[in-house]
Amino acid sequence: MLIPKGALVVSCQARADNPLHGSVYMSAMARAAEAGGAQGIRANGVEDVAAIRAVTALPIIGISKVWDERFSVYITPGFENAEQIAKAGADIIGIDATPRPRDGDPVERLIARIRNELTKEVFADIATLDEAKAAYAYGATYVATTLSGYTEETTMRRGEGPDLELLEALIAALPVPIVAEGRFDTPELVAEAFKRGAHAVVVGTAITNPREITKKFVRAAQA
Ligand SMILES: CC(=O)N[C@H](C=O)[C@@H](O)[C@H](O)[C@H](O)COP(=O)(O)O
Repeated sequence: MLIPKGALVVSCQARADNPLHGSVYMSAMARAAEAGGAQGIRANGVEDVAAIRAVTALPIIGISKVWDERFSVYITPGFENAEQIAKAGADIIGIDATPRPRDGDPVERLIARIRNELTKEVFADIATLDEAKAAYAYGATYVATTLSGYTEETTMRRGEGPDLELLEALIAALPVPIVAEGRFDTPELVAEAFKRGAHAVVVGTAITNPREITKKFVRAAQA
């Protein structure tokens, strides 16, 4: 298992509409995260993963976000996406591990192929306890709360802060390392996740998205 217990993992992602979009910026973010003590990096796309691989030996959770109007699944939907990310240098492949339809193998086969054919660890993003149980049964290395609030069934959670209840339910139910991810946006919430038994915590926006961080401060300035 490449992500050590107690690790803070920093997600370094910026979409095309973000002024920090681009592998030069994301690899600098990863270096800054490492210098600050992060023990893992999460990154999206072949270019960013390759650029980050070139500057750090930390474990990289690589994902490939692909938007296809026919499907709701967009985080590493198919085996080819996983293979490209592995070749770019990811040690761990992050996937949408919900049972929702996707362009490619069903999730059970996707997990098996990443483990057997790519010999990589699988980081399973889920939104519910049932999805987590299935991902564990299919052989996921880690199970993470990433998608709580972002699937149809869980949209009511979105404005609510991180899903600590789901985190706790997963820790109680499954012997696999459980990772807290999604809206853990203060040091206090990170500490709370570890107190409840998280194996690791992934923080994105609150560390690596200055546009969103600025908005928070501006809202406070205008309140
Ligand atoms: C739902 C989805 O697509 N989540 C993405 C997964 O890679 C990212 O957009 C998030 O930034 C990441 O999960 C970290 O979460 P937060 O930025 O809240 O700390």
